[in-house]
Amino acid sequence: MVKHTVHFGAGNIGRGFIGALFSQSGYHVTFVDIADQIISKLNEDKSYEVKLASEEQETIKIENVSGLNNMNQENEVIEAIQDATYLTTAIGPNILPRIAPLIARGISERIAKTNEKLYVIACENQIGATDILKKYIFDNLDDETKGKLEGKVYFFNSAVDRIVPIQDQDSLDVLVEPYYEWVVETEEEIPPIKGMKIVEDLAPFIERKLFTVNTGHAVIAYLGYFEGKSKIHETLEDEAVTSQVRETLKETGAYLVKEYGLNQEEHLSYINKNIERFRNPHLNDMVTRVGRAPKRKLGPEDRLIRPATQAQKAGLSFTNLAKAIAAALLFDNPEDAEAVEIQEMLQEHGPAYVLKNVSGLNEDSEITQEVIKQYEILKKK
Ligand SMILES: NC(=O)c1ccc[n+]([C@@H]2O[C@H](COP(=O)([O-])OP(=O)(O)OC[C@H]3O[C@@H](n4cnc5c(N)ncnc54)[C@H](O)[C@@H]3O)[C@@H](O)[C@H]2O)c1
Ligand SMILES: O=P(O)(O)OC[C@@H](O)[C@@H](O)[C@H](O)[C@H](O)CO
Repeated sequence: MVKHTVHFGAGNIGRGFIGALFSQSGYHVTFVDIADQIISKLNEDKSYEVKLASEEQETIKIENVSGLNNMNQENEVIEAIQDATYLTTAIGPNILPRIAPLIARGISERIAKTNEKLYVIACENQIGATDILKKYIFDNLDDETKGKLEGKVYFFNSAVDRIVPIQDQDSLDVLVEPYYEWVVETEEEIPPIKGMKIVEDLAPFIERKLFTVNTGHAVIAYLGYFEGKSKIHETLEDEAVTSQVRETLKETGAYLVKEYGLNQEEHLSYINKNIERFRNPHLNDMVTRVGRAPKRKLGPEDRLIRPATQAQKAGLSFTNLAKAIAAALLFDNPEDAEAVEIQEMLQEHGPAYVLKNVSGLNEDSEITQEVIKQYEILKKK
C-alpha cells in the first residue's frame, strides 16, 4: 500500500528538503501551496530534481509528488489529510495561523472515521513551531474532537537545517547544499523517514542550530546589506565580517556551552564548519533572503535577541550580538514589508521604541543601551 504525506509549502525547504526525504522514503507527497504555477507544474511533471550545490553538482530525481492549491481546493486538501501518515509544514512561522483552520477541518473529518495515527510536524525556523501550530489548530476544533485526539494525532517539534537559496521560478528543480539535519522530538515509535533524527529533548538541538547557523547567517546578511553586498559568500570575502561572525558565534557559543553542557572544542568546530557552509559559492544565496523578515528575526525568542538576553542573564558577553541587532535595525530593504515597517517605526519613534515593541527589551536594559550605541556608530559610517 502506498504511504501518503501532506506537506504545506512547496517552496525551497518543502521541495528541496522535507518533501524530498518523504519521497525518497517511499511516500507519495501531496504538496499544498497557494502558488498556482508550482502546483500546476507538480501535477504536470509529477517529478523534479534536487541539485546539490557542490563541485560535482549531483542530482537526485524526486518522484511520486502532486500538488493542491489550498485557496481553491480545500475539499481535496481535507481528503488528502484522511490518507496521510504525516502532515508537515515549511511555510514560514507567520503563515501557520492561516493554514491551521483547514488542517483542523481535515483532522476533524479524519478523527470521525479512523484511528490511524497522524503525525504533525512544523519544519520552521522557530522554537516550538509545532506547539504554536497545534495551538492554532486547537483554536479551530470543537471540544468533542479535541477530546478524541489522544493516541491518534501527535504533534512533534523539530529543527530543520539545510541552506536552500531562492530558486529559478520557472522550474520545479531545487538547488540545495549537500549538508542537512532534521531533528524531531518524540518518544513515540514512528514510521522511519530517511534523514529524520529522533531525540527525546529538542532544546539543545534547536538552540544550537538557531543560535549558530541562523545567528551567524543573520550577522552576514545584515552587515553585508549594510556594506552594499548582495551575496552571502561574497560578504564573507571581507575578513572583518568573517571575524565579526566568529566573535558573535563565540558569544552564542558561550551561552550554549554553559546551558547545555556542550563540549567547548566540539562547539568551536561546529562554528567553523558552519562558516564554511556559508562560504559555499555554488549556493549564490542572497543577503536579502537571509535577512528577510527582520521583525520576526528581532523577536524576543529569535536568533539575535534570545541569545543576547540569555547571555546577559548568565553574566556573559553580548556586545557582538548587540552589533548584529544594530545592523538588523539598519536593514532598510524596500522590498521587504517587515523591513519597511521597522524603518517607519525607527523614523517615528527611534531605536529604543523598536527594541521595546518588537524585541521586548526595556529602554533601560543594558542590551538596549549597547544596541543604541552600536546603531549610532554604524549610522555614522
Ligand atoms: N530556505 C532555507 O534555507 C531554510 C532552511 C531551514 C528552514 N527554513 C524554514 O522553512 C520555512 C520555509 O522557508 P522557505 O525558504 O522554504 O520559504 P519559501 O518562501 O521558499 O517557501 C514557502 C512556501 O509557502 C507558500 N505559502 C505562503 N503562504 C501560504 C499559504 N497561506 N498557504 C499555502 N502556502 C503558502 C509559498 O507560496 C512558498 O511556496 C521557513 O520557516 C524557513 O525559516 C528555511
Ligand atoms: O529562513 P529564515 O528567514 O528564518 O532564515 C534565513 C536563513 O538563515 C535560513 O533560511 C537558513 O538558510 C536555514 O535556516 C539553514 O538551515
